[in-house]
Parts: sequence; C-alpha cells; structure tokens
Amino acid sequence: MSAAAATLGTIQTVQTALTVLHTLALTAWHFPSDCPISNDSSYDFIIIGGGTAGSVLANRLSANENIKVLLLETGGYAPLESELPGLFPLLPNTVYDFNFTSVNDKYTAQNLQNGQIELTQGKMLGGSAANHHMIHVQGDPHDYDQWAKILDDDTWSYKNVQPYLKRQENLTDPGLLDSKYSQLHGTNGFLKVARDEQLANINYLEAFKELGHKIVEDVSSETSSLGFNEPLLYVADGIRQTGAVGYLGAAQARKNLCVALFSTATKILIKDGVAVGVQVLTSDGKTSKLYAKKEVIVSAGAINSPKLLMLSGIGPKTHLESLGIKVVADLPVGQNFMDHPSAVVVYQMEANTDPLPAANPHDFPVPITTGYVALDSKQLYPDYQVINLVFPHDATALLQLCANVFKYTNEVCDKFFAATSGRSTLFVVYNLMTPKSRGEIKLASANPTDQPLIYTGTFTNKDDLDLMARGLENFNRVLNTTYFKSVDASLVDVGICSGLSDLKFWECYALEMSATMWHYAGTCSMGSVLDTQLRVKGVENLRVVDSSAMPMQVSGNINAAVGMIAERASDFILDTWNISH
Ligand SMILES: Cc1cc2nc3c(=O)[nH]c(=O)nc-3n(C[C@H](O)[C@H](O)[C@H](O)COP(=O)(O)OP(=O)(O)OC[C@H]3O[C@@H](n4cnc5c(N)ncnc54)[C@H](O)[C@@H]3O)c2cc1C
Repeated sequence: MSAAAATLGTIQTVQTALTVLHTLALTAWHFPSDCPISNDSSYDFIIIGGGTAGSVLANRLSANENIKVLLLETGGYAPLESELPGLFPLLPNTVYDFNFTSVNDKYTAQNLQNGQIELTQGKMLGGSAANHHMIHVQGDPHDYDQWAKILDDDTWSYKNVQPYLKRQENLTDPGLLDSKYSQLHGTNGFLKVARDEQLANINYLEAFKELGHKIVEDVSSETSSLGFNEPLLYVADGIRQTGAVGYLGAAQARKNLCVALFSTATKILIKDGVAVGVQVLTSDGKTSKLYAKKEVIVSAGAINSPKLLMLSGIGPKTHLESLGIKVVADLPVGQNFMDHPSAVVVYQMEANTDPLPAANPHDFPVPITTGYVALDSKQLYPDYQVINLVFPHDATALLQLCANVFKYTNEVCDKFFAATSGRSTLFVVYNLMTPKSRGEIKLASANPTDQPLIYTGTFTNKDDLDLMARGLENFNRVLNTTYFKSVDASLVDVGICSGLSDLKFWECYALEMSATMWHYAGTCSMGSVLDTQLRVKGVENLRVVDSSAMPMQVSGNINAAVGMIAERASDFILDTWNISH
C-alpha cells in the first residue's frame, strides 16, 4: 500500500477517535458560554462569524456595557487538537472545516487529489485561525501604501494601519522585546506571539545568507520586509492563540455579549435599503429572525461572506437573477477572489541524518524559517515568500502535511516520503506574494446549505506563472551553497516535467504543483463592493469586516492584516454611533 494512502487512513482513524473527546468540550473554559437566541430578539449589533475578524469586533463593540452585541457562529468551540499547535495536520476534512474545494480548471493543480484545491476554512469559534498554520507577520509597508493608493484614502496607508497591526499583539518573545524591533510590536493586545528558535535552523539561515539575503531577527519593518528569519508564531504557553482565545476569552464575563454557537446566518434582512437584522438557522432546524438596532456586520470569511451577501440579494445582477434571487444591490460581490498561489518543493540531504528533538504537541511541529525575496535587487518588497520546514529522516509528519493538508496525490507524497528514508529533508512551501490573477465565488443555487462554486483563477494572468517560475528557479540556487553541497543536497524529483530544464521546468512545476496558501481575500473588496469604512455600497447599516474586504493581497500570511481591518473597523463603528471607546 502507498505510504500516503496508509497515512490518510491513520489520520481518519485518529480523527474518528477524537470525536469522542469533542463531546467533552474540553476547550469551552476559554470562551464565553453558548448563549440562547429567541425569535424577534434585538441587539445593537449583530456580528456574523466568530473567526479572526468577528472575535475582534465582538470584544471591541461589547466593551461598553450598555451596548448589546450578538455574535453568531455556525460552528462550535474549537477542539483540543486545534489548541495543540503540533496537531494542525489533523484539522482539515473534519466537522471543523467547511471542506470547500475549487472547481477543477483542468489547467493548474493537476497533481493535487482530483485536480482540485482543498480550500480548508475553519468552521468553529476562532474561524480559520483555529486551523491555520500559526505564522504571524505584519506584511510589507508597500502593501498598505498600495491599498491607500488604490482606494485613494490615506486611512489605509502603512503609517495609518501600523497602530492597528500593533494593537492586536502581545509580543512575548524575550529576544525581540529586548531589540530594536520591539517598537514595531504591541505588548498590550489580545494575541500573544513569539518565535520558536531552534538550533536546527542555523545551517539553513547561513545558506540563505550566502545567497545574499539579509538574515534578520524579525521581518517587521517600516521600510522593507525582505530577509530570512525564524518567524513569529501565534503560540504561547503551549497553546494556539486565536482571536477567539484572546479577544473572546477576555470578554467571557460580559453580560451584554451573546455568543450563539451552531447558529448559521442564512439571509440578511433588508428593508427599504437598510439592513435591519438576520435570518438564522439553529442546530435544532428552527429558523429565527433577529434584529439589529444599529448595524449588521458580516465577518463570515472570504468565501462565506460573499455567499451570504448574494443569498441576501447583494451581488452581480445577472447571476442573482439567474437563480431567482431578488436583487437589492447590483455589486461585484464574489469577484476579485485572491489567494497566494503556492507550490511545495522538497530537498533531500543525503549526508544529513541529524535527529531532531522529539515532537512536542505544544510546539510548532518542526523547525521553521521564513524568507521574503525580491527578484529585482532594487525592489524593497517581496515577490515571493518561502516557508522552510526541516523534517528529520523517515518523518511521517511530512506525509501528513503533503497528503492531508496540501492534498497532493499519493504518488507525489510517496515520492517526497521516499526521499526522507534515512536522511533529513527541507520541505519548502513557496508562494507568490502579489498575484495579478483573480478568481470568483458564485452561488451554486439559492439554497443556503449548498456549497458555493469557487473558481480560484490561479495563473489566469500569465505574468503570475512567469514570476512564480522565475522565483522557484531563484530559490533553487540554494543547492549551490556551502551547506547544501556539504550535505549532498538535491531536489526531489516527483516525476513531473521530465525532459524540461531551467525556466521551462519551473514553469511546468509551478502549474502542476500549484496549491493554495489558504489566504482567500478580496471577494467583497473595499473600493468596489465596500466604501473605505467597510460599508456595503447602496445598503445602509451593513458592513463586511474580514479578509473579503482586502483590495489587494499583503506580502505574507494574512491573519494579522485581517485582525488589523477588524480593529480599524471597530473604531469606525464606535465613532459612527458616538459610542465611547
Ligand atoms: C489552513 C490555513 C492555514 C493558514 N495559515 C495561516 C498562517 O499561518 N498565518 C496567517 O497569518 N494566516 C493563515 N491563514 C489565513 C488566516 O487564518 C485567515 O485569513 C483568517 O483567519 C481569516 O479571517 P476571517 O475573519 O476573514 O475569516 P475566518 O477566520 O475564516 O472566520 C469566519 C467565521 O465565520 C463563521 N461563519 C461562516 N459562515 C457563517 C454563517 N453563515 N453564519 C455564522 N457563522 C458563519 C465561520 O465558522 C468562521 O468562524 C490560514 C488559513 C487556513 C485556512
């Protein structure tokens, strides 16, 4: 039997066994209790979705005890395996995941299972931060300055968003707290972040240095995020740090905050162009109508937020009419879908058989470094990011990542695994930072329980494929460094793109191995669907606050940018309603 198939079988067995533990709700103590809702109740604000953005908003808007806030979350409490950082490969394909897949474009991702991209997305309190990969990075200043330029609104420039990036953070890393980087980080926020420094990373950092890259303690910067480092992680006290753990945990005792679990918003109630409430389906199969005296705020993530808007009549007119949905506002909802296209590259190191410390479920599973690289030496912002994971020999954890997280085919994963036999490997997740390609989310039907159609649009703009190929080729120079030569390193051949060389090889590799970084964004973007205070154009008292609102990708993992948007939005909302904060 294929090693990958056997690993997938083992994961399913473990996932089934864990369902017994789920019934004990072992993590509930972190969070506010589940709050009952009843038909016709009203609140000042209704927030839809208790993920990264929704958790920030629920905390900030309920800080004033006179303001009644309802947070609706379709999932339940995150399970124990979400809290333990080392267990993240067990989370996809469970009830804690929406289990979305892309529509097979027959062009990209053909070495993924079924030619489809597994678009994992958290369905639980904490949202996608409860099953994400825990890398914390603020993004490059150039990203936000571009947002300000596109939106013609300086509110979103780096200078103006930086305080909100900081406001989320509670930096607990002793080395960084004692360094010049400390002023770029917050220490009073709700999200604890720190590095996991590992001796095993030193040789690799040296190799990247030999290629001319800067080695930095931290890539946060007021000018440029280029360089290689050991990243900050959303891990503290051995526990994954999510918005739900931090922001909702701190608001546990508030009587004016109702967190309703297993409560799915199926429609936004709109009367005469004003959002007045939400229709909600609860786990007992009942439908209720709940009302918002001030605002409805949609924070259901970049796939579910556009889905909900379209179900409510806000979206492209012809698409909605084709499904018999009455149009309330004709807006390009669902369009401008963005992700960071990725590809995994593995290097086997013949002469490196070093053991690694035994995996501790409270830590990130393996030593990790990240790098941000520009292909043009004059450019200050990155074209690509690499996430480098060091796996010890014969590591089944590599198979778990390959087969259950990235969802490469068993043939590909078996080849990667064979390369680990008796030697260490470097598992490199390469991804493109500012793709020009765009995809689209569409409704499959007017039924809220149906999955939407997700067209990722990967490499529909040829420039992206060209840049991705050049970047992969550029990174591959690592084989020429002293360390990689000393361990007799080579690229693991997965048997695709044979006969091709140089850039043609990398272009083929990028296409065939293209996957996701799970950084979905832009589907209700500011500028087209929203104004720059995140209000839906043409509908009053309705905002979208989550990764859907991003007009352009940021150069790195996007959770911090989403949290920043929500922090910023909370100030907009409190100011709009003259609520003190
Ligand atoms: C596998 C994976 C790995 C990632 N790795 C990283 C990483 O290492 N670092 C990083 O910075 N970012 C990472 N990300 C991205 C980051 O986690 C997300 O961008 C971020 O969590 C998005 O926040 P959000 O608030 O937009 O949506 P989410 O956090 O997804 O929250 C949406 C919430 O809405 C709920 N919901 C949806 N529909 C409804 C409805 N109709 N009614 C009620 N509730 C609803 C969902 O259950 C969910 O709780 C990763 C994401 C994934 C999926």
